[in-house]
Amino acid sequence: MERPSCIVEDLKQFVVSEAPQTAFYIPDFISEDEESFLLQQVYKSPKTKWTQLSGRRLQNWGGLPHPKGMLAETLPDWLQSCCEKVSSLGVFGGKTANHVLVNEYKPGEGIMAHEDGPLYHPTVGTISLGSHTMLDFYRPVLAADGPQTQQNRYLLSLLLRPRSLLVLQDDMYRQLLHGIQNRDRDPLTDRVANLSGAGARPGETLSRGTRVSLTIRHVPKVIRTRMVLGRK
Ligand SMILES: O=C(O)CCC(=O)C(=O)O
Ligand SMILES: [Fe+2]
Repeated sequence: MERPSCIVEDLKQFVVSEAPQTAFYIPDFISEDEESFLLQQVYKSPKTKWTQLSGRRLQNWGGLPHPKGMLAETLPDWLQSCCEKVSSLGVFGGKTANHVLVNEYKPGEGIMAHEDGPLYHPTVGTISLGSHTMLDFYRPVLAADGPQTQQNRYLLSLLLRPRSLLVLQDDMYRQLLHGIQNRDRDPLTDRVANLSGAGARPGETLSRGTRVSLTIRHVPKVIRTRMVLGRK
């Protein structure tokens, strides 16, 4: 296997230079065949894997992250390969991702602005399947700045095309919040920082279809030993 540091060198060409540090946007990270395979696997999963939330539904794989440690569950092969493919870029500090959230958004659905928080190694890899979306970034609420609207705090957006990989680290992970508006059409404004990288033009408007995202992360604190049943 190549050394991660070499691969990170290759990643540099994918930096979104118009955004704060650091966003890598890699178009066509997976092929169309891989995309349909992954979508098949997502929809083949047991119904009980889905959790319905307001505005989206999700599958949690790998265990539930917890401050005391995640009781790790073995990932199915199709997600393990995704984790290995993203991790081989060296973005998890040489570790292999062990946690995946699958989110499904119908047109008009989204996710409230949030931070991914301290339970993960501060890197997230997102593979988009089925449709594009627009991921919006916001400055955190600072009490010293007085009352602020979400609109005031809006900084920039990234266009995520199907089959692309987005990697967020550093300030993009630790400082900014991210979210997806409940919209079914996305006008491409000059606030979209990766327009050229995503092969789009300002002024265009894209209609959303159903998008499935794989959010790939590494949870460092894992409880490996299984509890021994019958023993206190
Ligand atoms: O669907 C996405 O790309 C965003 C998902 C997300 O922010 C998360 O799972 O924390
Ligand atoms: Fe998130």
